[in-house]
Amino acid sequence: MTKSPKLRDKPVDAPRAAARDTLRAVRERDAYANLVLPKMLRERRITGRDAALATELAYGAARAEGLLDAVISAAANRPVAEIDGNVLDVLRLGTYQLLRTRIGAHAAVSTSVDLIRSEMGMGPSGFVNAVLRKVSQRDEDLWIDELAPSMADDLIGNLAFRYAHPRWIAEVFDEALGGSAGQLQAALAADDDRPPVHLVARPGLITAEELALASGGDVGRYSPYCVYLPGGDPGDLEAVRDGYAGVQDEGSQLVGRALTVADVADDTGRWLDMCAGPGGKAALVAAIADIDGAHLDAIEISEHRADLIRKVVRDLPVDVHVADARSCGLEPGFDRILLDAPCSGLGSLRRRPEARWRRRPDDVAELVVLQRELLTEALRLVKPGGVVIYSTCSPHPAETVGVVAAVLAEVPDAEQIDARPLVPADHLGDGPHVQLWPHIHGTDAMFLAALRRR
Ligand SMILES: C[S@@+](CC[C@H](N)C(=O)[O-])C[C@H]1O[C@@H](n2cnc3c(N)ncnc32)[C@H](O)[C@@H]1O
Repeated sequence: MTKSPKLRDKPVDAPRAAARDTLRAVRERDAYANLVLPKMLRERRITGRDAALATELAYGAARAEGLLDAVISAAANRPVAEIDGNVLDVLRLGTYQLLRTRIGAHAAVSTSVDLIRSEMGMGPSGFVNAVLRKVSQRDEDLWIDELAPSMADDLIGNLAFRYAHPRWIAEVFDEALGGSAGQLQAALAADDDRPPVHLVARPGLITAEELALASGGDVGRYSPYCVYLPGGDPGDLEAVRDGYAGVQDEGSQLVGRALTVADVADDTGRWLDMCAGPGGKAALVAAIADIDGAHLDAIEISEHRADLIRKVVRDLPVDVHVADARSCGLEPGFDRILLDAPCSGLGSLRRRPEARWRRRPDDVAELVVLQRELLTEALRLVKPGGVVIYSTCSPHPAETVGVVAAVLAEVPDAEQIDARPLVPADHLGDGPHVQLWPHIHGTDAMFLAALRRR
C-alpha cells in the first residue's frame, strides 16, 4: 500500500541523525561523545554548518542530560527509565533544542517526530510529538522554576539543577570554592557552557604570535604558548597537521610550563613525567627540555596511551616506558618530576559532554589511594633539592590538597613550596597550591602543587 502524501516519510536530516546516533552510542555502549561524533561526521561527510549543528546538539544534549530528563519526565508524566531508550534519545535532542537553542519550536518538534517515525513508526512518533509539544509550552527558566528545589531551601540543589550538574559534583565544587554561592554559580555556569578551543604553540617550532596569525586566533592570557581559537576545526589548521601546534587547554600548558621554570639547583637535565599518556603535557615539557638541553623519561601504564605519547614526542629527547609508575625501575635522582595523576576529571567536565552523568562519588576514594602512592613514589625518585609538580584535572579537595597533606605527613624530608610564582596568572588565592577555574581563568579546573625534597 502506498502511503498518503501526508504520511510519507520525510528524509531525516543528517546532522540530527548524527546527534541522535551519538547519544545512542553514549547510552548503549558508554561511548565518549567527543570520540564518536567526529568520526561519524567524517564517515557521513557532514561538514560546515551541518557539522556545527550536529556537534552543538549532541554535546549540548549529553551535557544537559539530567536537566533534560527531569523536564521530559514531567512532560511525559513518567520516569525516564520507563521510556524506550531510542525514544528517549530523540526526546533529549528535541528538548535540548526547545530549551537551549534558538531553533524554532515547530522545527524542533517536527524534526524529532521525523527521526523517530523513520525508525519506529507512527506510535512512538505520536508520543514524541505529544511530549515535545508539552515541553515547548514553557521556556527553560519556567521549567527550572517548576522542577528545581527552591533557592531558599536548597541553594546547591537549585544551582546544580539549573546548570545541569549532578548534585554531588556541585557540592564538591562548593567545598573547593570555600562555600561562596556566587563563585559556585559562576563555576557551574562556566562548566555548563561550550568550552573554548585552546591551541598550544610548540616551543622551538612556532611562537604563539605566529600561530595566532596563522589560525586567526588570539594569543592566550597566561600561557606564553597559548592561542584561543575562535571557531572551526583545529584539525584543518596546517600548523596542527604538521605538528607545530596541538590542541591543549591553557591550564594544562601552565602545569607543564611550571615544571620547567621551578628553581632547581644544578639541574642535570633528568626530567620525568610519571603519568604521561596521551602525551599533551609531555610534548610541551619535552619541547622545552630540547631547548634547555634536558631529557624526559615518560612513563605510562597503558600500551595504547604510550603509543599516543610516542606520536606526539617524535624527534624530541624522550624515552617512553610502559610501566606502573609506582615501580618503574628507573634510577632515582630526577631533577624535575611531573605527576599529572589519574583523577576523576571533574575539572574538565565541559570538554567531555557526558562525563558528569557517568562519574560516581565512589570513584574518588580508589583514585585517592593511587594518587597518594604515586606521589610518595615521586618523592622517592626526585633528588634532594629537585621539584615534584603534583597536578590533577580535578578540583576535588580529596584528590588535591587532601592527597598532598596526607603524603607530606608521611614523608618527613619533603616540603611544599609556593606554586604561585610558577604560574603566570592572576587570582591565585592564598597558595601554596594553585587551583585554576573556568569561571576565573577560562581554563579547565587544573590543580597543581609544588613539592621539594630537602
Ligand atoms: C591524567 S592522565 C595524564 C595526562 C597527560 N599528562 C597529558 O597531559 O596528556 C593520567 C595517565 O596516567 C596513566 N596511569 C594510571 N595509572 C598509572 C600508573 N600506576 N602508572 C603510570 N601511569 C598510570 C593513565 O593511563 C593516564 O594515561
